[in-house]
Amino acid sequence: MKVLIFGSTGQVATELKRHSGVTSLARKDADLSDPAACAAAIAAHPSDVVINAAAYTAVDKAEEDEALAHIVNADAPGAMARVCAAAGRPFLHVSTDYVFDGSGETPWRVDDPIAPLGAYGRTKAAGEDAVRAAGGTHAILRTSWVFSPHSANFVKTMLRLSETSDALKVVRDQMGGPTPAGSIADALMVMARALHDGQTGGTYHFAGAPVTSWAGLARATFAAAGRDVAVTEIPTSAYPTPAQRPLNSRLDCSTLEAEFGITPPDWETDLAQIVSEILA
Ligand SMILES: NC(=O)C1=CN([C@@H]2O[C@H](COP(=O)(O)OP(=O)(O)OC[C@H]3O[C@@H](n4cnc5c(N)ncnc54)[C@H](OP(=O)(O)O)[C@@H]3O)[C@@H](O)[C@H]2O)C=CC1
Ligand SMILES: Cc1cn([C@H]2C[C@H](O)[C@@H](COP(=O)(O)OP(=O)(O)O[C@H]3O[C@@H](C)C(=O)[C@@H](O)[C@H]3O)O2)c(=O)[nH]c1=O
Ligand SMILES: [Mg+2]
Repeated sequence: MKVLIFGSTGQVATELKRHSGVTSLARKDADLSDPAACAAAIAAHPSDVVINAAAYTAVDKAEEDEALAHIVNADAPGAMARVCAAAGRPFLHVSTDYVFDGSGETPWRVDDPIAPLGAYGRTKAAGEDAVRAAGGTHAILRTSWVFSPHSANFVKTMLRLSETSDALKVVRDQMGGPTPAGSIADALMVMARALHDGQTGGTYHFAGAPVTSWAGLARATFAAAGRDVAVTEIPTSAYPTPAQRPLNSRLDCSTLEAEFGITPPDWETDLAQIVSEILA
């Protein structure tokens, strides 16, 4: 199975590149701010399956840059999905917990109504719609709180801040599942194979367990790093950001398990290895 992926430097793309049969397109090969170039790149690179692992992921910056974020996160995936639909190639796309409004405490099910709170979430929601509207075989995998040794993520931010501070304030009331990028790549490859073999796709959730808060993830990170950092747990109201984030990011991952046999990864297992790679 030949797999073409958009993204090369990102967290998920870096992990996808470890799998055999994967060809990656970096920004210089296909810039998502040019959707037609992305469509052309699919035509120019024969493959069995296409996975989009590139996105505009700067959540706060997107608030003042929504036009570009929309092209990258919605128009480009839409163009990719239409080429794939016409060519009969399955298309897999990654989306986010930030499409939900974060109300309640119940894990979000795949068919629950979405209502993004910020620009990033709005553009990702529009991307989901564009992929579905293309009408081809597809899978949309919503995940959350991705971490890995590569690119930018909260675990790396915490380790960087702890170089210069031994006391940090971190929000306690946003709840979700931290997800290792390597587990997402593994899930996508299983799904790609299944869709290639004729299985029906749709929209799915995939997040690490157990649920925690950002403060909980910060504490676990410092424990794994052996760093003595005092984490003060604060409410979201005490940490104002340009983009509002959902309080409830819990994702119900049951349909992914039922249809593909893929179970939520235990993020605590991978954290120690990832932290030591970051520190090395
Ligand atoms: N990070 C997270 O916590 C979460 C991510 N997701 C989703 O998972 C997917 C993968 O995210 P993740 O691996 O964390 O991404 P990263 O933030 O690690 O990397 C983003 C990737 O997208 C590429 N990219 C951004 N803009 C463009 C562009 N205009 N043209 C070409 N490439 C571009 C970047 O390339 P370059 O290096 O050139 O900038 C980089 O490879 C995305 O769809 C994201 O929305 C979902 C939930 C949580
Ligand atoms: C750095 C820092 C952040 N925070 C808060 C801010 C915010 O509410 C929360 C998370 O911070 P970040 O900005 O690192 O995380 P953020 O960029 O919002 O992470 C999101 O990225 C996108 C791409 C996704 O799709 C989401 O699933 C999610 O992973 O932690 C603190 O409380 N203390 C701190 O010292
Ligand atoms: Mg961020």
